[in-house]
Amino acid sequence: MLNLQQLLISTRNLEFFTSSYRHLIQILPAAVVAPMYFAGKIEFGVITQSVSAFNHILGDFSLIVYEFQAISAFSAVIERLGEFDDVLDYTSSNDPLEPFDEIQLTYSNVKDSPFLLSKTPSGAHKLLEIESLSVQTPTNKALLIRDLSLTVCNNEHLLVTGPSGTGKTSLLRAIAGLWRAGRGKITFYAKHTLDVTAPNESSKTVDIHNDDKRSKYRDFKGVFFLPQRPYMVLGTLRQQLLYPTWPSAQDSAPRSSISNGLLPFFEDAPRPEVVSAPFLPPNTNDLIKALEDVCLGYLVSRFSGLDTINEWSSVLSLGEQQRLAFARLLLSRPDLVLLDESTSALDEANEAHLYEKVNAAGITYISIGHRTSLGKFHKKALQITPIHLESKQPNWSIKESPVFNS
Ligand SMILES: Nc1ncnc2c1ncn2[C@@H]1O[C@H](COP(=O)(O)OP(=O)(O)OP(=O)(O)O)[C@@H](O)[C@H]1O
Repeated sequence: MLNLQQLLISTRNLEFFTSSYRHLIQILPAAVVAPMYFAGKIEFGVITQSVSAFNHILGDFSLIVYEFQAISAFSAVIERLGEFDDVLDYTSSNDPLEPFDEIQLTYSNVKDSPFLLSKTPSGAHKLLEIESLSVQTPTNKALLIRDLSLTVCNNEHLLVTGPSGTGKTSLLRAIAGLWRAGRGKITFYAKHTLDVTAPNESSKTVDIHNDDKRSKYRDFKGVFFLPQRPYMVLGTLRQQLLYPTWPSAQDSAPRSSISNGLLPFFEDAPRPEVVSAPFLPPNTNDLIKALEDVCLGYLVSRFSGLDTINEWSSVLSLGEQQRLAFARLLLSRPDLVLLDESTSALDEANEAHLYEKVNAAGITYISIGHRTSLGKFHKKALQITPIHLESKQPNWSIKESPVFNS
């Protein structure tokens, strides 16, 4: 802002200077040229040319003076913007997490580290560990969750509760690697392989810090994110079911018998690799079974099979879209799923049915939901309360939830 004031003062000085110069330049032709004319040294035409030249110069130098009002208005706008910027700077410098850090996301492959598989007395193994995690919004860096530490073991389903706007969805976004504003560490212990290491990197623990690795983490099949309104891809019902795990496997039905080398009569045979390694595209029977598991078997006859193209977000109700998303989940079989009000459009019976299916599939879930009926499907509940910036206390608590009895 100092520079702006200096500019203003300089402009005022310039106005004074230009005004004086204009008077001088008007007098100059008469003072210099007139005696020469009377002495017969120059002709009258030269006087006219001189006056014209002086006026031209005068016009150029007067531009700043004529535009002075516009420059003043411009400077006032800049000044107001500067004050606004100062206020923003002041707000963020009051932030308790200054200087800004990043949430550290770490992937640890337990496949070759058996000691990690028997960490707890119950024999369960760690799936997710959150250490001193503080979550901020990405734009204005408002603090939402302070110093959260917790561990989630396999089948230790966690319910996240709290008033609207406290940061439940933001927490899931941070776990999914979508948000990085804040500080702390999130470690995911996975059995599935994740190729984020360079060929010459031998470490089994990978800090997913750069964007490339981060996007691979997001694509990683070990963690699945189900939002309240699932994304419906343009295409066939088959493509809906294969998304996002096998995004280009449109060909799974015909391919299952031909392009992968299997003869047609092998098509119906169980394929153990689909259960143990869900990275191969499921066949038509797998897809129909998944639809039946989520009570959407009727879609196959309604839409004449799996291969007609529709605007699925228009022809399916939100509840049906949510069930379709669960069918994707059951086909994909990740280690961990983040359910962000993923059953909000369903009746309680359908909701219970889906949770039973996911639990039976051995998928651990962390869910957000407002219905009290959800409690019985989870073993722990994480309660988030509104943050008070003046208090340094954590704004969360964990309690045991009624054990899910499947
Ligand atoms: N992209 C964003 N940029 C800035 N602020 C955001 C962003 N997304 C959400 N917020 C703010 O962060 C706060 C927490 O939002 P979040 O969606 O995590 O709350 P929630 O607890 O899940 O709420 P609800 O129960 O209503 O879904 C809200 O005040 C919201 O306005």
